[in-house]
Amino acid sequence: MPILLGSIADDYTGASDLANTLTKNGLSTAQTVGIPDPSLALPDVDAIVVSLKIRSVAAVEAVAAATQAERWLRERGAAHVLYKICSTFDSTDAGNIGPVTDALSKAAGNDVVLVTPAFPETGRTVYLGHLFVGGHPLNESPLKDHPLNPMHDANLVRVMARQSRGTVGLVDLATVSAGAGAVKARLEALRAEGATAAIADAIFEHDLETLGQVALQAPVSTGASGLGLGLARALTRSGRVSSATAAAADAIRPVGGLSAIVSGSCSKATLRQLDVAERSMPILRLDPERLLAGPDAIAEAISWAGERISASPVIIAASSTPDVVSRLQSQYGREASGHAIETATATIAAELVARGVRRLVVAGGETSGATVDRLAIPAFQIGPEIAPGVPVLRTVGNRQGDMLLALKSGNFGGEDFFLEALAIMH
Ligand SMILES: Nc1ncnc2c1ncn2[C@@H]1O[C@H](COP(=O)(O)OP(=O)(O)O)[C@@H](O)[C@H]1O
Ligand SMILES: O=C(O)[C@@H](O)C(=O)COP(=O)(O)O
Repeated sequence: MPILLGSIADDYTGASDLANTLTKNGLSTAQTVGIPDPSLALPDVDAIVVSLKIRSVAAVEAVAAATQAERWLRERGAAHVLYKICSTFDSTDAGNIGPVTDALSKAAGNDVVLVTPAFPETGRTVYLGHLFVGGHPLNESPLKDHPLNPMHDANLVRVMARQSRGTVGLVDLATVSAGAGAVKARLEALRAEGATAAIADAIFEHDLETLGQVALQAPVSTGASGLGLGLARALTRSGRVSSATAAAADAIRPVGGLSAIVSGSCSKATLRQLDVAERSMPILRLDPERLLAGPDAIAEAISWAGERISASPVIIAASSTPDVVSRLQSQYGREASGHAIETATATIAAELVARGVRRLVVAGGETSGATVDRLAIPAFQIGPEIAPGVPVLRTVGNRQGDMLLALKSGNFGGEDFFLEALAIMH
């Protein structure tokens, strides 16, 4: 059966967030890790989210991977492809949101692409092109200290223009509130002016329903889970959704084994969640300097976990506060330190799986990408939601046997997130 909606996610936590939103809004959804091998038996679904790890790589590399995924999704029948970006617009002036959006638009005939990272359920709203995170302008939110993509400008028209080949327009809230016809007319006007992309305001889910309805008529859109909600609701309303929504209960069948949490996220939310979880389970806080110095710290972490894990779930965290992160980065460089720590946390996670862990929570988008790649998991079935934006995932076609994972975006989840996740993964 051809799919109704395809999506390319720029990281793995983002992919699971979107897959969760699509499932909750009526589309049966599978999440693949890259383009799966043709031998992988994927379930018959309405939507496929291809997870890529392209948020923080060179733009040329991101464009090549995304255009390949787009072709694969079109071959599976996707008339619309959503490029799933972070609801906090994580990117640098060099990309990758602009270059990938441009490339997907070019592949689909050069339409003006509707772009919005709004995701009201998690406090991300866009007004007059400015992104607010929990009520704070993006550049005053904790995202100003992100280890890889510090965000210093809340004006997304400007941010997107710096990354794009053409001009970028705005579809303001008054236009969105006036309905789908008004949004279409505004996009037509921007097209006539030569714009290649348009940031759309959205504050409430109703705004995203309007935007989803309009976006669905074009081949490509760019956005976060909120736009996914709009697209999914437009598809279900159109009566084109034929398959039943995948049962979350099926995805959460017990897998047994041991459980562990690995964190490389340095976000404010994750740091708080680690402090809370520390009250009820053993935690090893890795020394980032030693991780960069050589393999000893990794071996020690594995042995520390080995001594405790049969008695209790354990947490291993590289996560540090912004001052520690910036000290390390000034010594070793931003990308080099981020990449080395991702490699270390992925190695530790893989060793824990080799020692019997089958329920694994990973905090951090890049960290999750490195870990899932190291485990070579080909795809996921979507289970119930632990917190907005974070579902339980069940592996599909995993060589270690079935596992349950939660890939937590750094910024998501309440302070009890880790305990809540472990409580529903059996
Ligand atoms: N102590 C640390 N110092 C510097 N960088 C770190 C530290 N701990 C983790 N990192 C890196 O910070 C980045 C965090 O990004 P990510 O995993 O995407 O988390 P989030 O979801 O919070 O954005 C990763 O590249 C990770 O390796
Ligand atoms: O849209 C979002 O905020 C998330 O789905 C997302 O992309 C998270 O990225 P990380 O914070 O890097 O995990």
